Amino acid sequence: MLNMKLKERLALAVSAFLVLFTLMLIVDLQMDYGIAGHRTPLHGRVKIGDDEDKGRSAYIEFRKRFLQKSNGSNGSREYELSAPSETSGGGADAEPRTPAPPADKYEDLQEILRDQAHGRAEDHAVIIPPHRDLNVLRPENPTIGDMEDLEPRYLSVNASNLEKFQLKIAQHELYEESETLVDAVIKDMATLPIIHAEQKEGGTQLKLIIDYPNGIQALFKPMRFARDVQTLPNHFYFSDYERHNAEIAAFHLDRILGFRRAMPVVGRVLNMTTEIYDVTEGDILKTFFVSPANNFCFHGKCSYYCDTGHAICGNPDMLEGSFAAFLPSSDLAERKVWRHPWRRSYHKRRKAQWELQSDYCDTVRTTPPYDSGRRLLDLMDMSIFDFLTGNMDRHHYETFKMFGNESFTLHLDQGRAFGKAFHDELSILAPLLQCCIVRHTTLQTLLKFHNGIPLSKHLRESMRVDPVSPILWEPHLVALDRRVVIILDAIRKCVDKADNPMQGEVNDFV
Ligand SMILES: Nc1ncnc2c1ncn2[C@@H]1O[C@H](COP(=O)(O)OP(=O)(O)OP(=O)(O)O)[C@@H](O)[C@H]1O
Ligand SMILES: [Mn+2]
Repeated sequence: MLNMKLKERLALAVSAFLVLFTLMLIVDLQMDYGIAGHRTPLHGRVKIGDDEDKGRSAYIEFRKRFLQKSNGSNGSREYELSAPSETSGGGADAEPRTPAPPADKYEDLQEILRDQAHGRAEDHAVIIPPHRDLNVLRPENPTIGDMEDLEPRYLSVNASNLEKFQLKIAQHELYEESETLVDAVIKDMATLPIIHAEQKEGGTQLKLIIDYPNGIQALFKPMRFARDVQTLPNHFYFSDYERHNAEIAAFHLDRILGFRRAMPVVGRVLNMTTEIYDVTEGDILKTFFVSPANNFCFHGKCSYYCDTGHAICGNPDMLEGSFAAFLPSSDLAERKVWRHPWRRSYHKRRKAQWELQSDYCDTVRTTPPYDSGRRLLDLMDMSIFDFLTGNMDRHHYETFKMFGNESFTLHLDQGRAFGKAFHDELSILAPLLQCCIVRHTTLQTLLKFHNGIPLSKHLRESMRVDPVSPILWEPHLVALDRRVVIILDAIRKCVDKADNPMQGEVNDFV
């Protein structure tokens, strides 16, 4: 009798544990840090723990198989080039290279696009046609101004360009393709007098909130390195410094790719005395000093990199930085913060779930809000965007609450992009490789650059107008064209696999 009870209890305990474990997984996926109002700073910190990863190194496995297959179909193309040195010569203005015309025009993918454009193909497992894509259909596309009934104010002559821009942010994009306010906002941030500077709370690295007249604000990230300084080889993604020029370049790239999910960013050189020291107050003032090289420096107060050893120094008191147009205040448009399903572990030994579970995408795509609408496709775009820039730091993403789940994902925080010009980090493409789905429009854009004027050329041209141009070291631009080909290869493999399911896996992580 007692025996039976014990067994029953054991069975009960095991089932309860299983139910709890499953719940934990689902909650983990949906976890919304925005509601709680406080976020755990996930990165910049190396946790000390010794739960050694027992799983197989899924990423290495994937990489090996992916590369093997790719090499087969692409002859001599190399995926990883060795960096000549940590900071190679040449500098930011090294000679632009024009890539050779592509040997492979991806006719197979082009044909699918043509069929879809002519309504000949109903549905496709991999390439989502425009008539199934809410970002194209946009049955409704209200702006923040519409939602908040602020139209009259927005039309008022007193409103700043940024205020007008913010009220025109729509459900499906930050700004329209032809929006002239983008240039106006950029010009304001680059030229208006700075009347106040204050350190932004939170985050791991120093940022300032810059005030201009008329209520205009920008988020300032300071320059730390020359353009050709790359991520240190022994540094993890989470201990990498932020690069102000990555923020500028990423904004231009996001716009060129037609996403329009990144706020406008511009470069500017500040006088640290008159444009920071004289217009700030409080504790930050105590962190200013003159370095042994006679440069004016400060380090501010923050959780990880705010000490004398990580100070930001002028030359001798002129400091370059990026200025990102400020998002609407939470009073006007509250944002929701989502944990990225493919976030990394932010731990030097631990792996994330997606690196260990071969059918991870099946879990994601059946969990709201990824099970319907545009969200999963937005994450695919983000994975492509981040792979192009080499940004491994996508731990969270944000959306505007008022638009609900059927709204675009903001491309915020690209400070850790453009760190390695000679290395293509395939794991950033994991969402695309594991889910094997992509927007028709995104594929079309990539093919346009691959077969026409290269992406590097568009980006170089677009960034030329920035006050602190050149923005990117040439090898980073060269990397973009190389990475477009890798993405196209990945999509082709997905299509081939969908056509011939017996052919083997594209993304055997485990
Ligand atoms: N343009 C912007 N305007 C207003 N707020 C912004 C803007 N860009 C980012 N933020 C907010 O500031 C927070 C920190 O910015 P960001 O992520 O770029 O800096 P970070 O130092 O990398 O921070 P973290 O360490 O949290 O990643 C973001 O999570 C976002 O909510
Ligand atoms: Mn960050």
